Amino acid sequence: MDHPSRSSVIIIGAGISGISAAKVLFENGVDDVVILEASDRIGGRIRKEQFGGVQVELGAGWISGVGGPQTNPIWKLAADSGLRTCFSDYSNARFNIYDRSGKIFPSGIASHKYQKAVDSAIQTLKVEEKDCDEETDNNGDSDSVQTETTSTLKTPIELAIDFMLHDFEMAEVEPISTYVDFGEKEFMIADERGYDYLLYNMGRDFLFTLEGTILDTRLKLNKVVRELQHSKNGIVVRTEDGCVYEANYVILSVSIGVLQSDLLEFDPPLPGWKLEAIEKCDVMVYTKIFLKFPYKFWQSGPGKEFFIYAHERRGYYTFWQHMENAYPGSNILVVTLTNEESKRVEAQSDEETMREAMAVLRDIFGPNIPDAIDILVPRWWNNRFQRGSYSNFPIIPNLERFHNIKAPVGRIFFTGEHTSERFNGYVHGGYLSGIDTSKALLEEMRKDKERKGESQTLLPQPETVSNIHKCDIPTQLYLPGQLGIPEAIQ
Ligand SMILES: Cc1cc2nc3c(=O)[nH]c(=O)nc-3n(C[C@H](O)[C@H](O)[C@H](O)COP(=O)(O)OP(=O)(O)OC[C@H]3O[C@@H](n4cnc5c(N)ncnc54)[C@H](O)[C@@H]3O)c2cc1C
Repeated sequence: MDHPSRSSVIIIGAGISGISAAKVLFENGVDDVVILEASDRIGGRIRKEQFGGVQVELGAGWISGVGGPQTNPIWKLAADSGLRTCFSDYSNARFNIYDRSGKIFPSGIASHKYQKAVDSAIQTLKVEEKDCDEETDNNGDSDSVQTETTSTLKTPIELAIDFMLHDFEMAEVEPISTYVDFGEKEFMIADERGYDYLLYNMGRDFLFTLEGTILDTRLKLNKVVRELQHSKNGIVVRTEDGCVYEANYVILSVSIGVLQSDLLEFDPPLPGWKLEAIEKCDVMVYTKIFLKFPYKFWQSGPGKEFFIYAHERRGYYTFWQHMENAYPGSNILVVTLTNEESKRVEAQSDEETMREAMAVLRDIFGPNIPDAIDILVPRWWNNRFQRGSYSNFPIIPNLERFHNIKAPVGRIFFTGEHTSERFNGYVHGGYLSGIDTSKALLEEMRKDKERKGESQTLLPQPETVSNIHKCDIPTQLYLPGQLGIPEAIQ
C-alpha cells in the first residue's frame, strides 16, 4: 500500500479510543491516516492473557452499565460480535465478609454496617454538592472538598465495606453517569477471543484484514512516540526507533498517566492551562491478581462469586472473586488491589505476592488449602505506556479543568477515556471519546478547507521540518486469540 509521506491524521495509540477515532475518520472519507501504537498489539487497557488454561482479562473485564434507559454502546458491540458475557452480582458480596479467623460476619451485622456506610456516603456526597455549589459561586476550587476519610473508619469490616463502596464504585452511592444512563448491571467478558475482539471487529471495517489478521500498514505497532513538534502548519512525530511521521493533525489517545509522565515531549511545550489540567487529574491504579489452584476449595454456589476479607489495613487483599461462573473448572481466584496496595505489590516479586495472598486465603479457609500453582500480577502502574489504570475525577468534577484536559492544542486533538466528561474511566468512555474527538476534528478540517478555499490543498507544506524520511515499516500482525501473549511492556 502506498502512503503519502504526509498524512491527514496521525492517531497515537491503538486502544479503544484510537480505534473508534480511526473508524469515524475512515467512514468520513479520511483514509490517509496512520496509527502509531507503542506496544505490539492493539487494545491498550483492554488486554487478555492466557493463564491457567483460559483467557483472563488483565485490564477491563466488565461491560459496566447495562439494563438501563439507554443501551451501552459496548454492550451493543459485544452483542454484535457474539461475545460471551457473564452477569456479575456484586450485591451478595456483603454477605460473604470473612474476618481474620475465617468466620463470616452474620448477615444482620453485615447488612447493618453496609447500610450505615451507604447512608454516610450519600450524606457526605450531599455535603460535597452543597460545598461545591458554594465554592463555584465564589469561583473557588472544588478540590478543597474532602470525601470521607478512612481515618473515621475503624474496624476491619467498616474498612472492607468502604473499599467495596468506593474503590468498586458501587452504583448505590454515587450518581455515576454510567449507571444512571446505561443501568446498574455489570457483565464480565467470558470469551476466549477476549474483550479486545471488539476492537478487532471494529478495525476490520476499515483496515485491511486477512484470515483474522490485520495486515494494514497504516497500523504501525511497536512505534513509541517520543516527540511531537507542532506548528500552525502541521505536526512532525518522532518515534523512539528514529522514525519520523508528518501529518496535518494528530489525535493523541495516550492515557492521562502517560501525559503526566515524561514519555512524550512537545515542541513547543503544552501551554500552562493544559499542563495544569493534566497534572491535577487523579489516576487510579487497579490491579487484578490471578491465582491458579490445583483444585477448588471455595464455595461456588449461588451468591458466592465474590467474597471479602476484612483486615485492619484498608484494601489489603480485600476483594476476591472466583472464576467458576465464567470458566467452570478453571480453579482460578482473582483478588483486586487498588492504588497504594497496587503500587506496593507491583514493586515486589510475584513470589512475595503469592505468599501474602496465600496467608490471607489460609486465614479465610484454614491451613490445609493447597498452594497456588501459578500467579499473574499485571503492572499497570509501572507500564510506561499506561502509568495507571484509569482517570479518577471527583464525583463533582471541576468542569473547567475537565474542559481543558479535552481541549485541542493547535493541531493536536486529545482523546481517551480521561476526556469523556460523562464516562471517564470506562471502556465506553474511551469508545465514545474517540468518536467525539474525530467529529470535532472533521469539523475543524471542514472549516480549515473553507478558509483556504476548495481549490487549494488542505495545508501548505511545512516550513518547520526538513529531511523527513518515510519509515518503511514491516507488515504488522494482529491475530486475535492466536498471537500468544506479548512480553510485559516496560
Ligand atoms: C485493570 C483495569 C481494569 C479495568 N476495568 C474496567 C472494566 O471492567 N470496565 C470498563 O468499562 N473499563 C475498565 N477499565 C478501564 C478501560 O480499560 C479504559 O477506560 C479504556 O480501555 C481506555 O481506553 P483508551 O483508548 O482511552 O486508552 P488505552 O487503552 O490506554 O489506549 C492508549 C494506547 O496508547 C498507547 N500508547 C501509550 N503511549 C504511547 C506512545 N508514546 N506512543 C504510541 N502509543 C502509545 C498505549 O499502548 C495504548 O494502546 C479498566 C482498566 C484497567 C487498567
